[in-house]
Amino acid sequence: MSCLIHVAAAVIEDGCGAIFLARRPQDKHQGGLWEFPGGKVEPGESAEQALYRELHEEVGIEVLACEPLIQIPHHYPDKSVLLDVYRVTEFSGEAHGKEGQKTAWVSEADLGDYEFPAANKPILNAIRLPQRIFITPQAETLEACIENTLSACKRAPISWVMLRQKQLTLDEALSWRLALMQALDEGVEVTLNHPKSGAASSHLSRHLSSKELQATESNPDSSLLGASCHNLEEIETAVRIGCDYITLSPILPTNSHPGSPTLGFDAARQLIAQAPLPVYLLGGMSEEELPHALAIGAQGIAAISAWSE
Ligand SMILES: Nc1nc2c([nH]c(=O)n2[C@@H]2O[C@H](COP(=O)(O)OP(=O)(O)OP(=O)(O)O)[C@@H](O)[C@H]2O)c(=O)[nH]1
Ligand SMILES: [Mg+2]
Repeated sequence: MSCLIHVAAAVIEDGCGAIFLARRPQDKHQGGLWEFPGGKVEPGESAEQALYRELHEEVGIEVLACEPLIQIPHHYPDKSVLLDVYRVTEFSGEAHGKEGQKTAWVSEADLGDYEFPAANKPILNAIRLPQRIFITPQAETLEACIENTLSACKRAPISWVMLRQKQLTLDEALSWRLALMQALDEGVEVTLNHPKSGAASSHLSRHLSSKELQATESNPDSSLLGASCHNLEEIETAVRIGCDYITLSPILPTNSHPGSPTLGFDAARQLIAQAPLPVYLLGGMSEEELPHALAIGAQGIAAISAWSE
């Protein structure tokens, strides 16, 4: 296999919800498609140095603050790239197409209207997905489930809830999901984790167990799809069927599975480096572990008890 071409690319934010895009010249690789500005890392340069240089050369800005967003290894038929993507949160100068390329400031919600190279799908997911997933602990009643969720949302800025109540039938789970959505603030996403979720409406955001993942051929629709993964083979399956994100577990020991083998942060870091999609660490995660998770390239953390009393 050819070696990976290391590329630094920037999600440049204006601080008001818009992102700067440039159009790749027709005669270049993936020409005519929209891109996050950037370019190849040169010998002797760090990815961050390349980012600063490329943004100066291509769009005329000086980066003042940036943070890593996601790394994506991607194999095109004609070349393999490792996209090292940063969020640029502060810069000086006015972003423009310094090399004559077409450019646009696009609101996050409108990014879906633009055509990007195939490698960019995970960047779009990394931009839109939050850092925390609250997984509902098993509850006796709907009221208890709502109470648990509201209480977690008070402890941290949670905008994504995974409804996981395996004791329920699919119909019950669907009605709990609706009730939960009504009880939560507008804009909080509720994803269904249920063994029969495949039979539900195709517009539902769903999360597959690793067993369901093995039995799924492809992502049949455009709604958000995730899966629980524990090793590289499962990650590769999740990528093949078109998952938008995964959870990776177990990272640390938990009360529910004391003494079970765990991945630890080092193995997690290595798996994340090979995963071209946002990864949430799961198992023993708490708010204190979030910076550590971000530092090894994860999108964030998923947890049942991190935000409980
Ligand atoms: N900059 C950038 N490159 C991307 C994106 N997505 C993606 O697949 N790529 C690929 O990553 C590689 C980046 O190369 P580039 O053409 O920007 O490199 P460069 O600025 O150094 O240009 P040059 O080769 O003309 O010197 C290309 O193969 C491009 O197709 C993206 O969003 N931004
Ligand atoms: Mg470039």
